Amino acid sequence: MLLKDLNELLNRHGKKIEDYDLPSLPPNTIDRGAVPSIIQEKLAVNTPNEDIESVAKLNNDQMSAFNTIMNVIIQKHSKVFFVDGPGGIGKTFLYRTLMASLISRGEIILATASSGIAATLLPGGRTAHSRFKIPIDIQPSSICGIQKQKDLANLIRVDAAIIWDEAPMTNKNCLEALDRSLQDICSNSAPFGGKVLIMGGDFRQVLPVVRKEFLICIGDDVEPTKPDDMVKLPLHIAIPWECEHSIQVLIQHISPNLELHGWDAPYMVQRAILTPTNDDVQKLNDMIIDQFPGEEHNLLLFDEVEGDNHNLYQQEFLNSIAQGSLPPHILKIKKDAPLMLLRNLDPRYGLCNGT
Ligand SMILES: Nc1ncnc2c1ncn2[C@@H]1O[C@H](COP(=O)(O)OP(=O)(O)OP(=O)(O)O)[C@@H](O)[C@H]1O
Repeated sequence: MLLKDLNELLNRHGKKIEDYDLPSLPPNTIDRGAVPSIIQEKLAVNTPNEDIESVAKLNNDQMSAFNTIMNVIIQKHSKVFFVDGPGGIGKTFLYRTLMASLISRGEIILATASSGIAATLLPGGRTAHSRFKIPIDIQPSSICGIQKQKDLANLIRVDAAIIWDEAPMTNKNCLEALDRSLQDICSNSAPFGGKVLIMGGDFRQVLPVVRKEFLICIGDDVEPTKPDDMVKLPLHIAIPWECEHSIQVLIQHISPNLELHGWDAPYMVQRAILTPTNDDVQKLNDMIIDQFPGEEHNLLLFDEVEGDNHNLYQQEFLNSIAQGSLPPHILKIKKDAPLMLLRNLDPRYGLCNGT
């Protein structure tokens, strides 16, 4: 039973129990003639009724894109599309409608996005990195870690189309790695192995930290700037730095009466403080979690240096390293306090990097 559960968990990540040094599954639990679970999983993607009905709601631009893409897929042609448009124009709405129409025809669509958050907006969505096993340390000549004979390659061969949202956010080497890999898997030298690829995103999108007009003014050199090229923020979007206490003023401004809102999800999801350095993140997290109501639990990280037989790296030193890709030595959490995942733990259940 445990092995079966473990196998299912590994299957979700495109792996099998046979890939590891583990006892084999009892013969009666393996159906060798069965459709691979990775394909079964895709065939079982649920499409919400509202997506099936949204064809009737598409506006003119969406309808034109929908018809063009559907025609290519139905006629089994190959093409690469780019759905361009500013944030909120309805790109995700279009992908979901396309997916619903194709899934209801029994087709398989691989829905991916550059970020975990965007991937969770598409039924069965995964990050492109996780779906196509794109190397993290990407190089100009990299290829994806998909083996031609494995189930994932079969899934790619049988799918009707691939969606990649937020494509402009990704390094071009990732797209080129996918291009090379699809050509190899599909034994077809057309772009992306002759698959229908629907990329989308917005090259103009900037983080909604300041109003766009302000950024445009900076670009046009209209706003007053300091001589050393520093941008001067207008007072109405800044909290002046006076002393360390200004950090408390900032926290109080962003999350007023935090101690009264620990249970209040709508209050929590509307607030965030962005900061460029990990040290500041750590400092702010400590201050905010102290104010958060409830009992504090400390989760400790244990570090060791491989091959350090002479104990050259003392535990106190390792604990003091706050490297960006590692959690802090002490992670303070409280019940109901928001946590953000930094790894894709289980994308099928929405547990993605950034959620
Ligand atoms: N034709 C439509 N009819 C009704 N609602 C729509 C339509 N198109 C888009 N919407 C709604 O508009 C909102 C924004 O659309 P959507 O999320 O698809 O935009 P987007 O272009 O993907 O934005 P972003 O780039 O920020 O992800 C959503 O709530 C969506 O349901």
